[in-house]
Amino acid sequence: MAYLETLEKSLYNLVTETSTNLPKDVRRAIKKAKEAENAGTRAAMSLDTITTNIVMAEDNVSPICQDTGLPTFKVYTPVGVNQLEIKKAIQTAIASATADAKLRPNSVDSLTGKNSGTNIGAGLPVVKFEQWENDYITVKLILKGGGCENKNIQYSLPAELEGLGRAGRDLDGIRKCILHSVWQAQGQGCSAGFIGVGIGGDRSAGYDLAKEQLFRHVDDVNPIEDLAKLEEYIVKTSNTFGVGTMGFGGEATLLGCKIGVMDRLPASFFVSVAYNCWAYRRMAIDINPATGEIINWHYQEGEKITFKDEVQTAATTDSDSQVVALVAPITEEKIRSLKVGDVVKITGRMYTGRDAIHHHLIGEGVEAPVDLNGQIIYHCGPVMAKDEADNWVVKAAGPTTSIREEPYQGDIMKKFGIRAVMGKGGMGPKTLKALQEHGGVYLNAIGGAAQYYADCIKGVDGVDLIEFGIPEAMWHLNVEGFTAVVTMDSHGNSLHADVEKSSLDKLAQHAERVF
Ligand SMILES: O=C(O)C[C@H](O)C(=O)O
Ligand code: SF4
Repeated sequence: MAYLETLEKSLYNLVTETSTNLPKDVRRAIKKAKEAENAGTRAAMSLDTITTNIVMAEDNVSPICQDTGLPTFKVYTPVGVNQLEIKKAIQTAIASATADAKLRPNSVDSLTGKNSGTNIGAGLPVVKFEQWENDYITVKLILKGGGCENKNIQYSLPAELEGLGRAGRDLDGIRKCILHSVWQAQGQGCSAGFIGVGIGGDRSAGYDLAKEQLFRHVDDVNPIEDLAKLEEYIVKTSNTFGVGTMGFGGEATLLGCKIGVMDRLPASFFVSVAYNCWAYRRMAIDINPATGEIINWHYQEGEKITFKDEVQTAATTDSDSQVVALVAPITEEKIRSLKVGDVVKITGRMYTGRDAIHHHLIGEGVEAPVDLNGQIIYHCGPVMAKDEADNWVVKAAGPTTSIREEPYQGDIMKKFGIRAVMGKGGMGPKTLKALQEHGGVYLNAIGGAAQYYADCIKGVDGVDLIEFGIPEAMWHLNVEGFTAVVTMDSHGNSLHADVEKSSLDKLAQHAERVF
């Protein structure tokens, strides 16, 4: 095979592997989190779902999470290698992997909202080059999803931080910023997560440095002693916050912390934090520059946890919680009988609806394309493909972060009579009030468990507003045994508000100087 063709194939394999098979070091970190969790808790159940999902993604060679992120490549080339050719090969590989449903079409025109359908668009995929003295090419790829990207945060020191007070321009101020960054993410970035931190630089170089840290191995040790100590301290301390998997409470909140440092301007002191969900998809390959072949895969050290022989903990809940079968249309009376902690198993119809749908439905005089009375809306942007008979099939379909719909959700539930909304990360006071007034619940599904949920979807009965693009369209799904937890009910209770408050109390215990 010619060089270019082989190169494209190698890059296609890199993309597929990154999207579908979680690296060994990440698997080990998840295994550790699982071991730390008490059997029977919501956190343990969530981790069971997550590990089942990891197995399914690898077996099906399908995306671990439906949000296959913003593909970001870092390429190192020997002097003399044609970088333009590599960039083109990356674009071809990305487009083919998208056509094969290994990636969700994620490239959206920021002004018109039009999805290119190929993951190729203005500035996308992101490809950064560097030259080096080695005689081979290295290509690193990270697929970082939008929900965790939204939880990135940048601090400008000195700063006043909720729970921790003043953070000054020193190592202890940096410590406070990083602890705060973990707390503010709550479950919305699909905790338990990993963070990359960049100290110094300007705003953009600081974030670049933070993201660069995400390519480090989970189990490496920082060569700078102060930072090695800080990394260890951050993981240990964050895991006392009780945010837990998906923000359900629990022992595992943070699985890894990697910190890099660069110089700064005298006037600027930035601490930039890149938050990555548990679905920490990054991989790298070395390529022979003469043939285009893969000569080495990175992140191969140590044991591979397959999660295949894991014993599932029974789906037990608190003693006063119930497991309830839900079939839409749902009555107000039924919805009001549900309370926080209950587990629901949905069978029958549900409709997807996320950012574009909510923005559309809130419009003056806009009618819903279907009767939503008593129905369930699922905040989800699936990966879809067509089978031989030209029917849509769901390839990956986990929940998206619900808080983005906070300005709309309550009004839309009331306007159309919706009884349940499902997503992840929880919603705010406006929605909670509407759930109380109108009679509704918020259901939390496990973020990133896209294969697990795709398996519960037995058919696609239709689609509306497909012009919004695949992730944003309203898909009519026929589901069976689709499981989620009631985390906000019609009686004014919100597990998310409770966990945010209790974790803030825990955070505040670390206001004293440590470094
Ligand atoms: O866009 C998505 O499907 C999910 C997103 O990554 C999120 O975490 O909200
Ligand atoms: S849904 Fe969760 S697991 Fe998937 S990309 Fe978003 S933050 Fe990550």
